[in-house]
Amino acid sequence: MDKKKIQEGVKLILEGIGENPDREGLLDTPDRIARMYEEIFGGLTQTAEEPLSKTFHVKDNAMVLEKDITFYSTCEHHFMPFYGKAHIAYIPDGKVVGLSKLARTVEVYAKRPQIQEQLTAQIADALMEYLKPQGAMVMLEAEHMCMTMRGVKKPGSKTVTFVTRGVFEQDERLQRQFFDLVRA
Ligand SMILES: Nc1nc2c(ncn2[C@@H]2O[C@H](COP(=O)(O)OP(=O)(O)OP(=O)(O)O)[C@@H](O)[C@H]2O)c(=O)[nH]1
Ligand SMILES: [Zn+2]
Repeated sequence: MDKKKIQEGVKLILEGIGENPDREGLLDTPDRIARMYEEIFGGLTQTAEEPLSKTFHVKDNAMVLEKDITFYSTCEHHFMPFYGKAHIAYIPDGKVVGLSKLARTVEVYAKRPQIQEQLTAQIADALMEYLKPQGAMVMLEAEHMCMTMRGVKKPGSKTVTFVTRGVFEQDERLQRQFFDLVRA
């Protein structure tokens, strides 16, 4: 990541809003934001291949569901946070991953400029590509600060997105099971 470019950009924004980038409180702000962007956009240089490649063999291909995974992402339209819970399920095909790796997968794709629909799909696609289960289903519930703090100002509104892959695509019973478990 080009930290110098970010610093220059932030300085320009400060000037643009009529602030004095040289006053004491703002002097280190361009550098702070550059360091923060390295963290919150760190997923741009990663994929979930590494967390999803350490697998364990299983005989029983029963559904695995990890729910209420807290995530924070950044809306690519306004560069404001959107955050909430991710729920991930998959039907193994002879192998599973450590549970933390599902949360790590969410982290990789949340740490990019995103829209919620794309984040949801990228998590499911990463599971299908790297873990190769029989199917996967991912649901995200999030609050978008671009809709609460500014614009239409609707605090409390939630955006729900979900995608199905593999055996989840056509199987309504499996989908219902997923929703029931998430709501339980
Ligand atoms: N589909 C989708 N839309 C999003 C997401 N995050 C923010 N948005 C929306 O992106 C849209 C951008 O709309 P624009 O009309 O280009 O921008 P704007 O004038 O700032 O829009 P307002 O928010 O309505 O004031 C808004 O409707 C946002 O609510 C997201 O994750 N998915
Ligand atoms: Zn937005």
